Amino acid sequence: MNRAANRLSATDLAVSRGGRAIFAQISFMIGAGELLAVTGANGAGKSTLLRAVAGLLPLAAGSLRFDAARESDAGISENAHYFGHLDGLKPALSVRDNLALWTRVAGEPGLPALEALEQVELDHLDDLPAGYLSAGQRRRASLARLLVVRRPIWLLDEPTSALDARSEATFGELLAGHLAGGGLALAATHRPLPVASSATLALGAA
Ligand SMILES: Nc1ncnc2c1ncn2[C@@H]1O[C@H](COP(=O)(O)OP(=O)(O)OP(=O)(O)O)[C@@H](O)[C@H]1O
Repeated sequence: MNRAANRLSATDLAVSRGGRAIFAQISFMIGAGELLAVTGANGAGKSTLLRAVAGLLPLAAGSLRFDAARESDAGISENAHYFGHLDGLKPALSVRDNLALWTRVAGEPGLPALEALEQVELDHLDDLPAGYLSAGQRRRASLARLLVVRRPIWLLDEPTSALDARSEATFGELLAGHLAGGGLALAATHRPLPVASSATLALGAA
C-alpha cells in the first residue's frame, strides 16, 4: 500500500434507527497510518457509526469517501474489514477451514491461513471445530481474518473485549503493523487501545 494516499473522509453523517436519530453532523478524516478512536457512553452510537461506515446501515444524511492508494473501483465495504461483536465463525467448521473461507473475500491476499493463526497463537487449535473455542479464542480467530486478506480500512468495534493481556498486546502489534503499512483504522472503544490513537471522536449520550 502506498502510504501517502489512503484516506477515509466522512462529511455530516446522520443515521436513524427505528425512526429515531442516533447521531447527526458527524464529520472526520482518517489518513494513512492513522487511528481514530470513537468514544461515548453506552448507546451513544459508536457501533452504529462503524456499521454505517461499513455499509451495513444506511445513512440518513451525509457522505463517505475513500481515496485508495491502490487504484480500484471497489467501494468502502470492499476496502474495509469490519471487526464487530459477532465473530462470524461457522461453528461446525474447523478453525482452519473458517479462515480458508475468509481468504476468498475480495482484497489483496495476505498471510496464508496457518501463518495468520500463528500470529494470534491459535495454530495449535487449527483442527478444532470453531464452535468449541472460548470467547477470547473466537475473538482471536476473527482477528486472524484481518490478516489473510489485506484491506486498508479496519473498522474495529470494542476490539480488545474478551482478549487477555497477552492477546491484547498481540492485537496492538497487528494494528500497529497495519497502520505502519499505510492502512487506517476507526475503533469504537471504552478502554484505552494498545496503540495510541491519532485523534478521538466523542459521540454524545443518546
Ligand atoms: N434496530 C434498532 N432500532 C432502534 N434503535 C436501535 C436499534 N439498534 C440500536 N438502536 C439504538 O441505537 C443507539 C445506539 O446504539 P449503539 O449500539 O450504536 O451504541 P454504542 O455507543 O455502540 O453503545 P455501547 O457502548 O453500549 O456498545 C442505542 O440507543 C440503541 O438502543
